[in-house]
Amino acid sequence: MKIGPLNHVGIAVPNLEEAMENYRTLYGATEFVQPFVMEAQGVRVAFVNLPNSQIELIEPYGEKSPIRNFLEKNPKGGQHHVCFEVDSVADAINDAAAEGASVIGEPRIGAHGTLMIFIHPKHSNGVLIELMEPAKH
Ligand SMILES: CC[C@@H](C(=O)O)C(=O)SCCNC(=O)CCNC(=O)[C@H](O)C(C)(C)COP(=O)(O)OP(=O)(O)OC[C@H]1O[C@@H](n2cnc3c(N)ncnc32)[C@H](O)[C@@H]1OP(=O)(O)O
Ligand SMILES: [Co+2]
Repeated sequence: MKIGPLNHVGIAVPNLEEAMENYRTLYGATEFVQPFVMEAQGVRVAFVNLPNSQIELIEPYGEKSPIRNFLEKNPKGGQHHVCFEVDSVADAINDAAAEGASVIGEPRIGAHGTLMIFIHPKHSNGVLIELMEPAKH
């Protein structure tokens, strides 16, 4: 596998609006993608747009949200995952398997409308890795 650009850093937060306000007032962020629900992913999402990347703010949505345990352990929120672009998620899954790394579940359509998959943090020094195909402009 060969990872490409860093697409986003995922931050789990208890409240999206408060987190966005923090990025606006403390860090001077001016460009945001307003909150929207991704029911199949069990999250509400907003983005802080940066010149070279994005901060993905995620809030639990629904009882089975995959970030609910994380937020119970980190009630004020915390860095949750990093996402790199790959040319092909299908190829990345095969390449990861060849290296003995399992992916979590099946590929899904992510917040950018393209395929993505997660690799468990146990395979990457305790960091949850998301791999996504880049959005086509
Ligand atoms: C917005 C859509 C999409 C996009 O397009 O960008 C997204 O990013 S969605 C983001 C949310 N979705 C996901 O994270 C899906 C994949 N994640 C999962 O399936 C789960 O979060 C998990 C990684 C399998 C963990 O599940 P959980 O129920 O929390 O398991 P445990 O509580 O038992 O934890 C096991 C183990 O793993 C450690 N852990 C959990 N989460 C993280 C994390 N984000 N980063 C690092 N480590 C994590 C946890 O502390 C446990 O460790 P040990 O105690 O040492 O066993
Ligand atoms: Co993400």
